[in-house]
Amino acid sequence: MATTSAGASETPKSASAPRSASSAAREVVFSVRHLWKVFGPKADRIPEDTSVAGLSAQELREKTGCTAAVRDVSFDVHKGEVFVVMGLSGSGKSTLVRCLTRLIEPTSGGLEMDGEDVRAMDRSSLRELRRRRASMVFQHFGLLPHRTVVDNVAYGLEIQGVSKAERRERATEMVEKVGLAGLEKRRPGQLSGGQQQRVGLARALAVDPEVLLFDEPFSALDPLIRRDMQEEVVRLHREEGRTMVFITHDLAEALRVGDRIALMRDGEIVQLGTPEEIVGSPADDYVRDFVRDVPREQVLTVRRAMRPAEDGESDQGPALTPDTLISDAIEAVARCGGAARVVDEGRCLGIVDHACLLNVVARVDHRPEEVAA
Ligand SMILES: Nc1ncnc2c1ncn2[C@@H]1O[C@H](COP(=O)(O)OP(=O)(O)OP(=O)(O)O)[C@@H](O)[C@H]1O
Repeated sequence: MATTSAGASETPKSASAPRSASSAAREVVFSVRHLWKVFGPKADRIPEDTSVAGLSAQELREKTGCTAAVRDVSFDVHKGEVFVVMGLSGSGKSTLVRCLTRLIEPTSGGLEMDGEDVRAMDRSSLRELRRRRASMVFQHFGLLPHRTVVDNVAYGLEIQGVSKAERRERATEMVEKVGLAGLEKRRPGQLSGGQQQRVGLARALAVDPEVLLFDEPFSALDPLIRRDMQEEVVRLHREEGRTMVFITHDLAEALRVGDRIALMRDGEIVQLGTPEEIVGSPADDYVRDFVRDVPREQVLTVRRAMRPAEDGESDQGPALTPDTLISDAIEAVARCGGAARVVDEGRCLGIVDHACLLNVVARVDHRPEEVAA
């Protein structure tokens, strides 16, 4: 199980399993322990200096002239999950994700990829890591303007020394995969912003990396195209199960694409959990405020709403799986006019009726453990 930084809270795992990373497949890709990145004079002294540990970002800046962009952060990224790093501007998202491949050099802490010590890697291993194992998709796509779509996609393979025929074949396949078939011969200037972002995505996918790192990839896109691209990421993820680390400052985007979300504030992770955990059990007032406007019925599941079955209820009414969204359960209950059962592998876990579904929407929470038995 992932850990969080000191003082951060990880909500209990009772609400729901991450959408795609099954509990059986908990292989760790990135393991981050007590990671710090401090900018400023004598930065390396800051992590060990206990006199600054409790200071706020502003106090630290005033006292030392340093900014702790990442502050004692610990977590694991599991194989096959979409791990979202979310937070307001300046909270440390980009610095943290750049530290993963040492595009930014961490100040202190432990960092492993597939059990290998990333901080101990020499230049050539690092180059290999960035080219083949963890590809970054940036907000500014960095496409080469004079090259065609297919040649842009093939670029990463060219750097790797893949033969021309093979890179054409793989690039064409990726162009199709991201929905750009027919546009292979265009140049980036002849594409819309969304299409250009798809080229960037295809280019990152072409090298078949173990992990895709997205740095606010869609923030320059208009809302409809942005939504399209989010769906594209979710689709690609479902089809391929590729591990993704996705930075965003947009909560709706984080909830849409994330299996787990690390919510950052002033360089620290204040909460790490599934969308349901973050929305349903905010760790503190900051997180509560952050998620206040989220339509709960579209994120929370019947696990959070159900009550124990009373006599005769456990074999009547429509059956819902435990990860059914409250919004879908409302429809099911409205249609049948009575209560619905929450059933997992033939066992009735509890009952949802009008009252308990309304309680969740109206934020009158009762604790899921009340029905755990
Ligand atoms: N090279 C640098 N030198 C000094 N301070 C820096 C440097 N890079 C980042 N910072 C500071 O570190 C903090 C975290 O920055 P970072 O870019 O990681 O935040 P972010 O959450 O990605 O923000 P945004 O959403 O605006 O991109 C900020 O206070 C920023 O000013």
